[in-house]
Amino acid sequence: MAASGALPVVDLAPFFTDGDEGGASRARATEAVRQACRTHGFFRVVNHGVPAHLMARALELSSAFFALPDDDKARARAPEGSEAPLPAGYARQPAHSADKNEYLLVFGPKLGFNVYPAEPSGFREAVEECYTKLTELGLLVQEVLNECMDLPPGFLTDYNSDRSFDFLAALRYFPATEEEDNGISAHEDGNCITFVIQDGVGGLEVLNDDGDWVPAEPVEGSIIVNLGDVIQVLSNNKLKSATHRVVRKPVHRHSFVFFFNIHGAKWIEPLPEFTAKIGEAARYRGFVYNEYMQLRMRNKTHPPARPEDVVHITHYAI
Ligand SMILES: O=C(O)CCC(=O)C(=O)O
Ligand SMILES: [Fe+2]
Repeated sequence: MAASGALPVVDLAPFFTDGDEGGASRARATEAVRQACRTHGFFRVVNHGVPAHLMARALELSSAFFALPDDDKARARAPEGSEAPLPAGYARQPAHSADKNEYLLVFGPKLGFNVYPAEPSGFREAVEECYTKLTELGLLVQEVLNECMDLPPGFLTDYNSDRSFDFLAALRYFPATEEEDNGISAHEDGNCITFVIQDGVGGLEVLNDDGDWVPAEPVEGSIIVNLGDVIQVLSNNKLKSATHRVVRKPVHRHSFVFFFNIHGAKWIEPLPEFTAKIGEAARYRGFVYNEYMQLRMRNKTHPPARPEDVVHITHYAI
């Protein structure tokens, strides 16, 4: 495990080579992920299978899209009555939100939920190619996590076999002002595993155990990975869903955030491997994932006046 910026770096190359020779390097990479998940809950992956030129092109086209006049962007808003788990297409954080960004939400290309802008040309293709590659990466990292968690082979792949709740957000953060610079307030992700592709501006930060904010600096071609609440609950807090935020800079920042998720109907509770089998008490009561997703959505659409009323995974803590 090497360090670049402050985050652990995991080289996934061994997972793309066959044969016994890769075995030892695969074990080393798995160990690096295990360490990173127990401490930071955040790491950087390289040689991850998503081509650098594709990420760069998608970011460039995303920047061209968000630079369009508001009326043009508004044409990519979600249609009424869509069955999508969350509204697909273009949206901007409500004016009363502390988060200052706009975004385009994209679900699996084959699900038929997506709304794309007419311009710039090639945007849809680049986004969908990223989506496909990030899904493959999600499946790979999930297998590595399965190993890190000492679960029976293939457990997570079977448990989380439905890909219809995964989504990709193309985000643009507005430039900071003299008065304030919040892009996304401190939070934990609710899903399983998150992947962040970012431009060179910076601003994503992770809270470490000492209470310091550590920048997840942009390193070209790399992808930032963090775990979400579902993994924290399944592992009964052995793996961490890290607190992070985005601080705005003097210029626009663009990122793609892929939420490798779990189906809304799934029942989530600490697994026996982390409770009964090792004589530990469950730290969460079970819940249907969609209920948690809806509560989190409400945090955004109707931000509570008191910060302590924002729903976190602690809502289900025992
Ligand atoms: O834009 C980023 O770098 C991260 C955004 C984020 O944390 C989120 O959307 O949950
Ligand atoms: Fe996040």
